[in-house]
Formats: sequence, C-alpha cells, structure tokens
Amino acid sequence: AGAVPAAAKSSWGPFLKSIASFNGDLASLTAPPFILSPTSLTEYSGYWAEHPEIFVAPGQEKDPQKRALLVLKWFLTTLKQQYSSRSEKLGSEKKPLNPFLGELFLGKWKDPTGEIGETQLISEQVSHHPPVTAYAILNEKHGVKLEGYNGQKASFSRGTISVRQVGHAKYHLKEFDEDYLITLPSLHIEGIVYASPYVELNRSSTIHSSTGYVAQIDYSGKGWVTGKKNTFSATLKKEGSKDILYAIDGQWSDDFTIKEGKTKKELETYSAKTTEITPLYIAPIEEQDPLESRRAWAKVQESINTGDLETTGTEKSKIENEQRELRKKEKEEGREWERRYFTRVMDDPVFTRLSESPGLAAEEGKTDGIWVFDEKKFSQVAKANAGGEATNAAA
Ligand SMILES: CCC(=O)OC[C@H](C)CC[C@H]1O[C@H]2C[C@H]3[C@@H]4CC=C5C[C@@H](O)CC[C@]5(C)[C@H]4CC[C@]3(C)[C@H]2[C@@H]1C
Repeated sequence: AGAVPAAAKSSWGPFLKSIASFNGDLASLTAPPFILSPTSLTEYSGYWAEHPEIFVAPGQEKDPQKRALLVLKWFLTTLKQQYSSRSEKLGSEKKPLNPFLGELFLGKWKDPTGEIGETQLISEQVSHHPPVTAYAILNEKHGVKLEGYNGQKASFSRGTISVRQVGHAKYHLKEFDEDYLITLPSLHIEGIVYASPYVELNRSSTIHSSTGYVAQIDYSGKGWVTGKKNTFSATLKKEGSKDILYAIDGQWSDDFTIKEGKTKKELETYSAKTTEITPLYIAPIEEQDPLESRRAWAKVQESINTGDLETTGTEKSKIENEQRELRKKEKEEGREWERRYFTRVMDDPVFTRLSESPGLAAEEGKTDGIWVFDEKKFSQVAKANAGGEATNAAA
C-alpha cells in the first residue's frame, strides 16, 4: 500500500479519535481527505461481473454439478475487485461517497466477440438511513440474472473497523430455472493505525443452489499456515452429504486452484492478478439521468480529485440539503420516494426456500424486508426511455 504523505498523517490523529467514538455508521466517520474516494458506493455493484465471460459460463454448462462449480468459481473471481481493487489502484482502501436515496448507477459490459452478449448493470440506492444498495446484472443471451442488495453494520474495536454485511445476492439461470442464494462475507479493515487501511475477509460465506449443492467458503485472511493475506478454502458438496465434490484453495486476490474432492486432482488454477477485467461502459455525463452517480456527484468528484476540500464540503452540503428538502416534502404529502427499479418485499420464495437450508444464517434478510428487482418497473422505464428516443428522433 502506498505511503501516506507526512502532512496527511497529521490529520490521521483526529481521525483515529473520531473512530474511537464510532457509532457504527460508516458514513458518519470524518475520514481525512487522503482517504476520501470520488467513487460512490452505488458503483461497487459493478464488481459482481467484471469478467462477463465467467459470469455467464454456468448458463452454457449442461451438467448441474459442474454448473454449481462454475457459479462458485465466478463468485470467487469477483472477490479481488470487490475487496482489494481500491488498495491496488489507489494505494489503500478509500471511503466511498455515501449515496443519496434514489441514486442510480447504470452501465453495460459490451461484447465485441458476440459470444457473451451484452451484460447490463442496474444499481440503485434504495435506502439512505441505513444505506442499502440494490442491484441487478442481466445477460439476456445466456439467461443469467444476478439480483441482490447490501448494507453494512460496522463496529470499531482494537484498532480495526469490523463490517458485517446485511443482505444477499441471488444468481438465477433462466434455461434451467435454477437459483443460487449467496451470502455476503464479513470483513474488517486492517492497517488503520498505519493510516493505510485495507480489507480482509472474515469467517465464512455460503452459496446454496436450488439443485441441492452447497458451497462454503472459509476466509482465513493471513492464513496461519501460509501467512499470505486473503487466503481462503472452499468446498462444494451435495446438501446432506459429507463428500467433498470439489475443493478450491488459495488467495482470492492472487492464485487459487480447483481440485477434485476425492482424488485431489488439480483441475484448474485461476490467476486473479492476470485475468483481464472488461471495462464497464457508462453513458457520457450529458446523456445521464440527473440521479445517476457521476452526473449528480460531478462537482464533488472534481473537487476531491483536485484536493479542493472547501468545494467538496459546499457541493456535498448542496446535495444533502436538496435531499433534506425532498424528504420533508414527501413527509408533508404522506408519500415515500418511489424506487425506480426495485421493490421491498417481506418474503421472497427463493430466499425462503434456500435459506431454510441448514447452516445458512440469513435471518437479517427477513427483518426489514428483502429488496428484489422489479421486472415490471424495469420494462416501464425501458419503454419510457425508448419512447423518449423516438420523440427526440421525431422532433
Ligand atoms: C471511514 C473513514 C476511514 O477513513 O476509514 C478507513 C477505511 C477507509 C475504512 C472505512 C471504509 O472502508 C471501505 C471498504 C468498503 C467496502 C468494500 C467492499 C464492499 C463490497 C461491496 O459488494 C459492498 C460494499 C462493501 C462492503 C464496501 C462497504 C463500505 C466500506 C466498508 C468502506 C468504509 C467506509
């Protein structure tokens, strides 16, 4: 991780004091300027499919057991970008912009080859207090749909910030009418006292398939055997069986190897470091909806990038004041902000069926509702936009 300029270190002291009285709301932390990222948290939903070819691979596999392995492999290949891409690119973990209610982040991974087809990203901040981001990633050609939502419950102790993720991801294969319920790993931020924070994943997470396969991923961080960071070991089993069908071991930010459960035969080694990611295409700012992150935060992002703290402050307050006005008006009119692509339900059949599987502590999804992608709303927006284009063309 990059060294922190001495001057910046001086602001680290007050920051460390501020986290000593940390109340669990990450957005409330007064992060020092060098930790502020110009990226909004709504953009993090894109980390789920930066290798579209791996994201759609299960849709082309006829054998259900191999499909379950390909879903586990895809999940593991998303971890490096999810949890260490800021450290790799920017020298340390950063504090993302805290999205406002209704903020959108829309993009697509194009496919010049024609084999993968286009993969669309829809990310929406469906709650501000507490912050919850819902997302859907759609690939029509292979009938693959990922939908999910996540929030964070954070605490601070012994010099590290621990984050439990609330929510889940649901990977659906249309051709096989198959679902995979994915739980989100807990994490903690190491290196805070050295003013060079980075994420390490804790404990374990699971993937339960409607075909009865269970993947468990155990994150051992600085493995006590290897001493290497980001170490994990994963197994794929049939529900109720002790037999390991496949075992995957290694580092989610580097290499990991897929082995046959019984024979330990090495089937494949994946290199997270060398596998190219596909860039996400985002519409130019002038074509974006005012609610889209990079248009809404443009002035704040600009001032963070130029280190102009004062403008960052004033531009952020403008957005926060606009939001307060909107909430006040909604309250007076007795209505709630209309989410554009997602709906909150108290029960989701797939979630219920798969979360009954033993060992899946998914109770948090049941407390204040589950956010699901609303196909009806999506097609209405698409029609409205298409209509819009048509009228522009007509004009
Ligand atoms: C916050 C003040 C400060 O300077 O703290 C020092 C550090 C920057 C720690 C706080 C921030 O660390 C960031 C890491 C962020 C998570 C990274 C990846 C993901 C996966 C994604 O799928 C969902 C979101 C999630 C969990 C991010 C949530 C927000 C985190 C914890 C940032 C912290 C504010």
